[in-house]
Amino acid sequence: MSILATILESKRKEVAERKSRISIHALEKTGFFARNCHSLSMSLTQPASTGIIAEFKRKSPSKGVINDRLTVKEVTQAYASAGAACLSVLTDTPFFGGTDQDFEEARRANPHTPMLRKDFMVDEYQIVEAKAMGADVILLIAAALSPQEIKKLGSLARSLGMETLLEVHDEEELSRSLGDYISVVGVNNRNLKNFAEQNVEASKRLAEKIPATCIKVSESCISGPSIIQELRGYGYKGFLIGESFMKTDAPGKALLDFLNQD
Ligand SMILES: O=C(O)c1ccccc1NCC(=O)[C@H](O)[C@H](O)COP(=O)(O)O
Repeated sequence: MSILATILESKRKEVAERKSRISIHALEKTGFFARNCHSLSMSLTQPASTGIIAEFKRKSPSKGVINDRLTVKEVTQAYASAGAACLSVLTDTPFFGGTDQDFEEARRANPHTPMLRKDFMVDEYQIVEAKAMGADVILLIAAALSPQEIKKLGSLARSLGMETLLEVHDEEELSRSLGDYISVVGVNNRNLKNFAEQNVEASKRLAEKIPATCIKVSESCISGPSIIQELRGYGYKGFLIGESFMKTDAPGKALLDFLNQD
Protein backbone atom coordinates (compact mmCIF):
# COMPACT_ATOMS: atom_id res chain seq x y z
CA MET A 1 0.00 0.00 0.00
CA SER A 2 1.35 3.50 -0.82
CA ILE A 3 1.98 5.95 2.04
CA LEU A 4 -0.88 8.11 0.75
CA ALA A 5 -3.29 5.15 0.85
CA THR A 6 -2.11 4.31 4.39
CA ILE A 7 -2.63 7.92 5.55
CA LEU A 8 -6.12 8.04 3.97
CA GLU A 9 -7.20 4.80 5.60
CA SER A 10 -6.11 6.10 8.99
CA LYS A 11 -7.73 9.50 8.32
CA ARG A 12 -11.15 8.01 7.54
CA LYS A 13 -11.14 6.16 10.87
CA GLU A 14 -9.99 9.28 12.69
CA VAL A 15 -12.75 11.43 11.17
CA ALA A 16 -15.44 8.88 12.06
CA GLU A 17 -14.23 8.97 15.64
CA ARG A 18 -14.12 12.78 15.73
CA LYS A 19 -17.67 13.01 14.36
CA SER A 20 -18.91 10.80 17.17
CA ARG A 21 -17.38 13.16 19.78
CA ILE A 22 -18.24 16.68 18.51
CA SER A 23 -21.21 17.56 16.32
CA ILE A 24 -21.02 19.94 13.35
CA HIS A 25 -23.49 22.13 15.21
CA ALA A 26 -21.04 22.40 18.14
CA LEU A 27 -18.15 23.24 15.77
CA GLU A 28 -20.21 26.04 14.26
CA LYS A 29 -20.49 27.64 17.69
CA THR A 30 -16.73 27.83 18.36
CA GLY A 31 -14.75 31.07 18.58
CA PHE A 32 -13.14 31.23 15.16
CA PHE A 33 -16.04 29.89 13.10
CA ALA A 34 -17.59 33.32 12.58
CA ARG A 35 -14.37 35.16 11.72
CA ASN A 36 -13.88 36.58 8.22
CA CYS A 37 -11.19 34.76 6.27
CA HIS A 38 -8.06 36.29 4.77
CA SER A 39 -7.54 35.68 1.06
CA LEU A 40 -4.57 33.57 -0.02
CA SER A 41 -5.08 34.67 -3.64
CA MET A 42 -4.85 38.33 -2.67
CA SER A 43 -1.84 37.72 -0.48
CA LEU A 44 0.05 35.91 -3.26
CA THR A 45 -0.77 38.43 -5.98
CA GLN A 46 0.14 41.61 -4.12
CA PRO A 47 3.09 43.22 -5.94
CA ALA A 48 5.35 43.02 -2.86
CA SER A 49 4.35 39.46 -1.90
CA THR A 50 7.19 37.09 -1.07
CA GLY A 51 4.93 34.27 -2.23
CA ILE A 52 6.24 32.03 0.53
CA ILE A 53 3.76 29.69 2.22
CA ALA A 54 5.87 28.75 5.23
CA GLU A 55 5.07 25.45 6.89
CA PHE A 56 5.28 24.30 10.49
CA LYS A 57 6.16 20.61 10.16
CA ARG A 58 7.59 18.53 13.02
CA LYS A 59 8.03 15.28 11.14
CA SER A 60 7.04 13.61 7.88
CA PRO A 61 6.75 10.14 6.40
CA SER A 62 9.59 10.86 3.96
CA LYS A 63 12.05 12.45 6.41
CA GLY A 64 11.09 11.26 9.92
CA VAL A 65 11.60 13.83 12.69
CA ILE A 66 12.58 17.20 11.19
CA ASN A 67 12.31 19.44 14.25
CA ASP A 68 10.45 18.74 17.48
CA ARG A 69 12.34 21.29 19.60
CA LEU A 70 10.44 24.49 18.76
CA THR A 71 6.92 25.73 19.54
CA VAL A 72 4.36 26.50 16.88
CA LYS A 73 3.95 29.99 18.29
CA GLU A 74 7.62 30.96 18.05
CA VAL A 75 8.05 29.47 14.57
CA THR A 76 4.91 30.89 12.97
CA GLN A 77 5.42 34.36 14.49
CA ALA A 78 8.97 34.38 13.16
CA TYR A 79 7.72 33.27 9.73
CA ALA A 80 5.12 36.05 9.70
CA SER A 81 7.67 38.69 10.79
CA ALA A 82 10.07 37.50 8.09
CA GLY A 83 7.38 38.13 5.46
CA ALA A 84 5.56 34.83 4.86
CA ALA A 85 2.56 35.36 2.56
CA CYS A 86 0.74 32.49 4.27
CA LEU A 87 1.35 30.04 7.13
CA SER A 88 0.79 26.33 6.67
CA VAL A 89 0.22 24.33 9.84
CA LEU A 90 -0.13 20.55 9.78
CA THR A 91 -2.92 19.17 11.94
CA ASP A 92 -2.33 15.47 11.21
CA THR A 93 -0.93 13.78 14.29
CA PRO A 94 0.06 10.18 13.44
CA PHE A 95 2.19 10.96 10.37
CA PHE A 96 3.24 14.61 10.82
CA GLY A 97 3.10 15.21 14.58
CA GLY A 98 0.72 18.17 14.23
CA THR A 99 -2.46 18.93 16.18
CA ASP A 100 -5.58 21.09 15.99
CA GLN A 101 -4.20 22.93 19.04
CA ASP A 102 -1.09 23.82 17.02
CA PHE A 103 -3.31 25.42 14.43
CA GLU A 104 -5.37 27.35 16.95
CA GLU A 105 -2.25 28.60 18.74
CA ALA A 106 -0.77 29.77 15.44
CA ARG A 107 -4.06 31.47 14.57
CA ARG A 108 -4.13 33.35 17.88
CA ALA A 109 -0.47 34.37 17.49
CA ASN A 110 -0.90 35.53 13.87
CA PRO A 111 -4.34 37.11 13.48
CA HIS A 112 -3.50 39.00 10.26
CA THR A 113 -1.77 36.33 8.15
CA PRO A 114 -3.62 33.86 5.88
CA MET A 115 -3.38 30.30 7.22
CA LEU A 116 -3.66 26.94 5.48
CA ARG A 117 -4.95 23.96 7.42
CA LYS A 118 -2.64 21.24 6.12
CA ASP A 119 -4.28 17.86 6.48
CA PHE A 120 -5.76 15.06 4.40
CA MET A 121 -9.34 16.13 3.77
CA VAL A 122 -11.76 13.30 3.03
CA ASP A 123 -15.01 14.50 4.58
CA GLU A 124 -17.13 17.66 4.81
CA TYR A 125 -16.77 17.49 8.60
CA GLN A 126 -13.07 18.42 8.30
CA ILE A 127 -13.95 21.51 6.26
CA VAL A 128 -16.22 22.74 9.05
CA GLU A 129 -13.47 21.88 11.58
CA ALA A 130 -10.99 23.93 9.52
CA LYS A 131 -13.24 26.99 9.63
CA ALA A 132 -13.77 26.49 13.38
CA MET A 133 -10.02 26.39 14.05
CA GLY A 134 -9.48 29.64 12.14
CA ALA A 135 -8.33 28.44 8.71
CA ASP A 136 -8.47 30.62 5.60
CA VAL A 137 -7.46 27.90 3.17
CA ILE A 138 -7.89 24.13 2.96
CA LEU A 139 -5.91 21.62 0.93
CA LEU A 140 -7.60 19.13 -1.38
CA ILE A 141 -5.31 16.44 -2.80
CA ALA A 142 -6.46 15.26 -6.23
CA ALA A 143 -4.73 11.89 -5.82
CA ALA A 144 -6.88 11.26 -2.74
CA LEU A 145 -10.30 12.38 -4.00
CA SER A 146 -12.74 11.86 -6.87
CA PRO A 147 -13.80 14.90 -8.96
CA GLN A 148 -17.21 14.71 -7.24
CA GLU A 149 -15.59 14.80 -3.80
CA ILE A 150 -13.40 17.76 -4.80
CA LYS A 151 -16.49 19.61 -6.02
CA LYS A 152 -18.40 18.88 -2.80
CA LEU A 153 -15.55 19.79 -0.44
CA GLY A 154 -14.34 22.79 -2.49
CA SER A 155 -17.87 24.20 -2.78
CA LEU A 156 -18.43 23.82 0.96
CA ALA A 157 -15.12 25.58 1.70
CA ARG A 158 -16.09 28.42 -0.60
CA SER A 159 -19.54 28.73 0.97
CA LEU A 160 -17.79 29.18 4.34
CA GLY A 161 -15.52 31.90 2.92
CA MET A 162 -12.37 29.77 2.65
CA GLU A 163 -10.23 29.15 -0.42
CA THR A 164 -9.07 25.76 -1.67
CA LEU A 165 -5.54 24.89 -2.64
CA LEU A 166 -5.97 22.02 -5.09
CA GLU A 167 -2.89 19.79 -5.06
CA VAL A 168 -1.99 17.86 -8.21
CA HIS A 169 0.98 15.87 -9.36
CA ASP A 170 0.24 15.29 -13.05
CA GLU A 171 -1.89 16.45 -15.96
CA GLU A 172 -4.56 13.80 -15.50
CA GLU A 173 -5.18 14.83 -11.86
CA LEU A 174 -5.29 18.48 -12.94
CA SER A 175 -7.75 18.08 -15.81
CA ARG A 176 -10.24 15.98 -13.84
CA SER A 177 -10.20 18.15 -10.70
CA LEU A 178 -10.68 21.75 -11.86
CA GLY A 179 -13.91 23.68 -11.27
CA ASP A 180 -15.01 27.20 -10.45
CA TYR A 181 -14.51 26.38 -6.72
CA ILE A 182 -10.73 26.14 -7.32
CA SER A 183 -8.75 29.38 -7.52
CA VAL A 184 -5.30 28.17 -6.48
CA VAL A 185 -3.54 25.11 -7.94
CA GLY A 186 -0.50 23.61 -6.22
CA VAL A 187 1.82 21.24 -8.03
CA ASN A 188 3.36 18.86 -5.50
CA ASN A 189 6.88 18.09 -6.63
CA ARG A 190 7.01 15.17 -4.19
CA ASN A 191 5.45 12.03 -5.59
CA LEU A 192 3.24 10.93 -2.70
CA LYS A 193 3.05 7.36 -3.98
CA ASN A 194 6.77 6.61 -3.88
CA PHE A 195 8.66 9.81 -2.83
CA ALA A 196 10.73 9.29 -5.99
CA GLU A 197 11.24 12.86 -7.15
CA GLN A 198 13.21 15.35 -5.08
CA ASN A 199 13.30 18.19 -7.64
CA VAL A 200 10.81 20.69 -9.06
CA GLU A 201 10.42 19.15 -12.54
CA ALA A 202 6.70 18.43 -11.96
CA SER A 203 6.07 22.16 -11.45
CA LYS A 204 7.89 23.03 -14.66
CA ARG A 205 6.11 20.28 -16.61
CA LEU A 206 2.61 21.33 -15.52
CA ALA A 207 2.99 25.12 -15.52
CA GLU A 208 1.46 25.76 -18.92
CA LYS A 209 -1.41 23.31 -18.36
CA ILE A 210 -2.76 25.26 -15.36
CA PRO A 211 -5.49 27.68 -16.49
CA ALA A 212 -4.52 31.35 -16.39
CA THR A 213 -7.50 31.97 -14.09
CA CYS A 214 -5.78 29.95 -11.33
CA ILE A 215 -2.86 31.07 -9.19
CA LYS A 216 0.06 28.67 -9.44
CA VAL A 217 1.80 27.34 -6.34
CA SER A 218 4.81 25.02 -6.32
CA GLU A 219 4.93 22.65 -3.34
CA SER A 220 7.69 20.62 -1.68
CA CYS A 221 11.35 19.98 -2.39
CA ILE A 222 12.19 23.69 -2.78
CA SER A 223 15.69 23.91 -1.37
CA GLY A 224 16.93 27.40 -2.30
CA PRO A 225 16.04 30.87 -3.59
CA SER A 226 17.43 30.23 -7.07
CA ILE A 227 14.71 27.60 -7.57
CA ILE A 228 12.06 30.19 -6.73
CA GLN A 229 13.49 32.60 -9.29
CA GLU A 230 13.35 29.85 -11.87
CA LEU A 231 9.77 28.91 -10.97
CA ARG A 232 8.66 32.54 -11.14
CA GLY A 233 9.71 32.36 -14.79
CA TYR A 234 7.13 29.59 -15.22
CA GLY A 235 4.42 31.81 -13.73
CA TYR A 236 4.46 30.51 -10.15
CA LYS A 237 3.36 33.01 -7.51
CA GLY A 238 3.33 30.75 -4.43
CA PHE A 239 5.96 28.44 -2.93
CA LEU A 240 5.05 26.00 -0.15
CA ILE A 241 8.18 25.27 1.89
CA GLY A 242 8.53 23.24 5.07
CA GLU A 243 11.63 21.16 5.51
CA SER A 244 14.22 23.70 4.26
CA PHE A 245 13.18 26.05 7.08
CA MET A 246 12.14 23.55 9.75
CA LYS A 247 15.40 21.59 9.68
CA THR A 248 17.22 24.65 11.06
CA ASP A 249 17.25 25.87 14.67
CA ALA A 250 15.62 29.16 13.61
CA PRO A 251 13.10 28.58 10.80
CA GLY A 252 12.05 32.27 10.71
CA LYS A 253 15.66 33.38 10.25
CA ALA A 254 16.08 30.71 7.58
CA LEU A 255 13.14 32.26 5.72
CA LEU A 256 14.66 35.72 6.11
CA ASP A 257 18.04 34.52 4.80
CA PHE A 258 16.23 32.82 1.92
CA LEU A 259 14.51 36.10 0.99
CA ASN A 260 17.67 38.16 1.33
CA GLN A 261 19.48 35.93 -1.15
CA ASP A 262 16.55 36.10 -3.61
O1 LIG B 1 6.41 15.45 3.37
C1 LIG B 1 6.11 14.24 3.24
O2 LIG B 1 6.91 13.32 3.47
C2 LIG B 1 4.74 13.84 2.79
C3 LIG B 1 4.42 12.49 2.72
C4 LIG B 1 3.15 12.10 2.35
C5 LIG B 1 2.18 13.02 2.07
C6 LIG B 1 2.48 14.39 2.15
C7 LIG B 1 3.74 14.80 2.50
N1 LIG B 1 4.07 16.13 2.60
C8 LIG B 1 3.09 17.15 2.61
C9 LIG B 1 3.51 18.37 1.94
O3 LIG B 1 2.76 18.82 1.13
C10 LIG B 1 4.76 19.08 2.36
O4 LIG B 1 4.81 19.10 3.75
C11 LIG B 1 4.85 20.52 1.87
O5 LIG B 1 4.63 20.62 0.52
C12 LIG B 1 6.26 21.08 2.19
O6 LIG B 1 7.24 20.27 1.59
P1 LIG B 1 8.80 20.38 1.98
O7 LIG B 1 9.22 21.79 1.72
O8 LIG B 1 9.49 19.43 1.06
O9 LIG B 1 8.89 20.02 3.41
